[in-house]
Amino acid sequence: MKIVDIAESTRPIKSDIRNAYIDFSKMTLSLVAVVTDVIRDGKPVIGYGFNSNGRYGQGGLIRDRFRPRILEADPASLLDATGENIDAHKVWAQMMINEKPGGHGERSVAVGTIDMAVWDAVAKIAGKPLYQLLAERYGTGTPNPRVFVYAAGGYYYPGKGLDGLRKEMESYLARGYSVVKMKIGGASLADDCERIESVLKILGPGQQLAVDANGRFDLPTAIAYGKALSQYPLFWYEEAGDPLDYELQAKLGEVYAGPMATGENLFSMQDARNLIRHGGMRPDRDWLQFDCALSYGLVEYLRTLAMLKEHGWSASRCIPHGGHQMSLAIAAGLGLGGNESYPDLFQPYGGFPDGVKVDNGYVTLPPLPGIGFEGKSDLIAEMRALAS
Ligand SMILES: O=C([O-])CC(=O)C(=O)O
Ligand SMILES: [Mg+2]
Repeated sequence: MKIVDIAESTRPIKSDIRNAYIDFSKMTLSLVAVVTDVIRDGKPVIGYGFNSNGRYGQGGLIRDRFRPRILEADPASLLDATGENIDAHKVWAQMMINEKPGGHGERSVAVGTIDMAVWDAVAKIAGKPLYQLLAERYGTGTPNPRVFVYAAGGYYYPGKGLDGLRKEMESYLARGYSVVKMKIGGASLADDCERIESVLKILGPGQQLAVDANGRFDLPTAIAYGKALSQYPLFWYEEAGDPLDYELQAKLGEVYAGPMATGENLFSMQDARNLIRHGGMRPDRDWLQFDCALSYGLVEYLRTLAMLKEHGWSASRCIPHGGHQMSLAIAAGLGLGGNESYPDLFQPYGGFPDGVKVDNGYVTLPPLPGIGFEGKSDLIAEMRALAS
């Protein structure tokens, strides 16, 4: 049994949206296929993966370093103890040969993308949903396929006024979401407060709004926003300052009593640990958004979950960034607090298998082998085209 090829293609996911820090006019991602010689139902097992929005495609790194390292390895050295499946941890270690520690940069995105495809293949070879495999290997043994999801959007967009913002949020609520998220920090504080209030007005009982500043603020601005936001019953105040400025996060937490969220731009267990050690995040109310598809994959995410446990944090405080099915599977398998979802953006990569509906803020994952990409017809069509 072996991995016979790894294909990569860099795909556009561009749009006219803008957050407080970047626009998405040239955004791309990497789609990968990990092809094995294992035959199931008469066909070779192929695992698929892609990286989340925000960090662009990683074709160069994948082709120059990570693909050749896997393909050059003795295939037997990448198998688990049974010899009947691939060991994702061994594949990960093979990718990271001759990589120095620290300075995590964006190689974590390339590795995370391949890692997603490896886990998809591992679960397909095992013939079970990834969430089931994860619950059995690393969790309680029993997955919970009902996962909380929230609707992320509320971007700045040319010509989009308060009416447009409200309509967007109404359409998410109409689709069954109970929590919606919008951008802040790309307008003045007064304008952002007006935008927030216009959305709060349409929320019913049990519905909440989260806001995301995408790391835009310095400490005085983060605190000025914090003081203004304190008057609203927000689900969370996300990424106020630079993702690596742990002191800013800690000082904000001293004056902002509501829930804070951050972590989508921390790409290693060590960076996540520094946030936990120095960022003043509060395990009783704050949220952690580490996204395995940007941060060395699930092999590293398992280390991050172990680190969190050591520091007294529950996995249920994690709601990853990225809106992909990989994090849905991890949430169902390992008891995360939920997952992000972009109902109208970054398609066909985000979202759920066809027919899965959001019900009062939750989705129930069908028992598809692997991550479940085969259940999403527009996505699997792109994936299959890459592998053939
Ligand atoms: O706008 C982005 O870069 C995406 C983002 O922060 C999120 O989904 O939380
Ligand atoms: Mg964010």
